Amino acid sequence: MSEAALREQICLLAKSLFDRGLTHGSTGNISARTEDGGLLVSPTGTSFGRLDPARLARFDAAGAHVDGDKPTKEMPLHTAFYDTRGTAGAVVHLHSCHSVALSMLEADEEDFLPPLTPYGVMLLGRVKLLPFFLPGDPAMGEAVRGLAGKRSAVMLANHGPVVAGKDVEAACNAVEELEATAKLALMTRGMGARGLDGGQVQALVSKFNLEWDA
Ligand SMILES: O=C(CO)COP(=O)(O)O
Ligand SMILES: [Zn+2]
Repeated sequence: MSEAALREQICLLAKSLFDRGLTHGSTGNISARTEDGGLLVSPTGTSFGRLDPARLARFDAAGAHVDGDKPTKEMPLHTAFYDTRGTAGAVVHLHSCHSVALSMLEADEEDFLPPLTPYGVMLLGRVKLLPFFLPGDPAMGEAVRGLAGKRSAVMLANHGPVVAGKDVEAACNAVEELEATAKLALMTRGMGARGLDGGQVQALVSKFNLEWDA
């Protein structure tokens, strides 16, 4: 994809997320790999509803900020995914309401989301719950590096999800799936809901050749 098309796609999908309330105000950030090995990144303090393709921060393949506005304060978080997951072509972070609510309740840190639906399993794998950090704290990037590329999705407690995908569309689909699964988990909490059992999860992993951090 040309850089011009990628710029348009980042802004279009970010606006779609914003318009559906998946992140609000000036929260969230998004980045994508360019064909030359660089990155395009949403500027700090901007709204997903109004990103300007011409003003995205651009980094070269060596990681130097070459033009565009000042990038998100969560750069260490984004670069941690690119550096540890060779397949990552895009990273999206949101402040999506249901996943943030769920992160405030008792949870299994290794499996923030229970396996409830096939697409939850297929698009996210196992989601790691990370502790609370101050926004912009580079320690978040270190926490992601500590996962050694084994997880494509993490949840920052009391803050929001961060998801890497092979491209912008895949990363957006996955973060939407994370929020939808968190919503289902909240809706059915304490109701004795039937999730997928171990056999059903294993069947999905083999049928779709899923990356699964067992
Ligand atoms: O979500 C955010 C911080 O976690 C938004 O920060 P930026 O505006 O710097 O991208
Ligand atoms: Zn945030």
